[in-house]
Amino acid sequence: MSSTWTLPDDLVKPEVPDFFPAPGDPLPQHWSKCFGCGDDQPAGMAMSFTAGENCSVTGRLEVAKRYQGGPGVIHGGILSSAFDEVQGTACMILAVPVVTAHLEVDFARPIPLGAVLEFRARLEGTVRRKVYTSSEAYIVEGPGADPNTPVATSRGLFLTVSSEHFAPTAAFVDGVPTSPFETSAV
Ligand SMILES: CCCCC/C=C\C/C=C\C/C=C\C/C=C\CCCC(=O)SCCNC(=O)CCNC(=O)[C@H](O)C(C)(C)COP(=O)(O)OP(=O)(O)OC[C@H]1O[C@@H](n2cnc3c(N)ncnc32)[C@H](O)[C@@H]1OP(=O)(O)O
Repeated sequence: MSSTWTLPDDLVKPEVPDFFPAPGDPLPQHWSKCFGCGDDQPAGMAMSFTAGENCSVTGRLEVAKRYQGGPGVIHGGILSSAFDEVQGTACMILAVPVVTAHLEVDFARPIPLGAVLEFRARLEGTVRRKVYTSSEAYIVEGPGADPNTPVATSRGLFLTVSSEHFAPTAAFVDGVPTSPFETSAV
């Protein structure tokens, strides 16, 4: 992997709040129309997530034929979206809205259509409003399955925002936004 990403020295690891699901339990989608996780988004990726230990989450994506980029392989933008989604979901532990400020991806191996990807992601820590995350993707079922060799990795910087952040785009919302854990304003 070729990233030059470095974590700051003054990272703060958040406490896991009481409302957060126990390790092994499913995490809720953050909003039903989300392209990444929503169950009311037919064009979306319908990712699912499980809580882990120490601010980690696991995500699952089935690589459908419609996600094709190069012949027979996943589109890099779809893979990047999946990383964005799982690393954003790791930020749920903060119980405030976040948006992606920076996302980088290293594509290590071709990922065939029909593969099932497992994303092992974590919230590394926070500095003020900045939330540092990282993730690795593994093929765990289907063609190329090898649960020990990462096929791609990602690092992401998210920023916590207030609910007012979404006010300018409220008129374009397609549906009624839900609140995961009833803790978030969006
Ligand atoms: C799709 C929305 C999802 C919302 C979900 C909300 C709630 C649900 C609860 C939890 C989440 C659960 C699941 C989420 C799952 C998936 C998430 C997908 C998220 C997305 O897909 S979301 C779409 C793409 N995303 C955007 O649409 C953002 C557009 N953008 C902006 O809205 C602004 O750009 C913003 C707000 C990012 C910053 O603006 P700002 O004015 O608030 O902050 P400011 O500039 O002052 O920076 C403060 C400190 O961050 C540093 N900093 C800033 N940007 C940086 C960068 N790029 N690189 C390195 N450092 C950076 C500065 O250097 C400074 O650092 P320092 O503190 O050290 O001074």
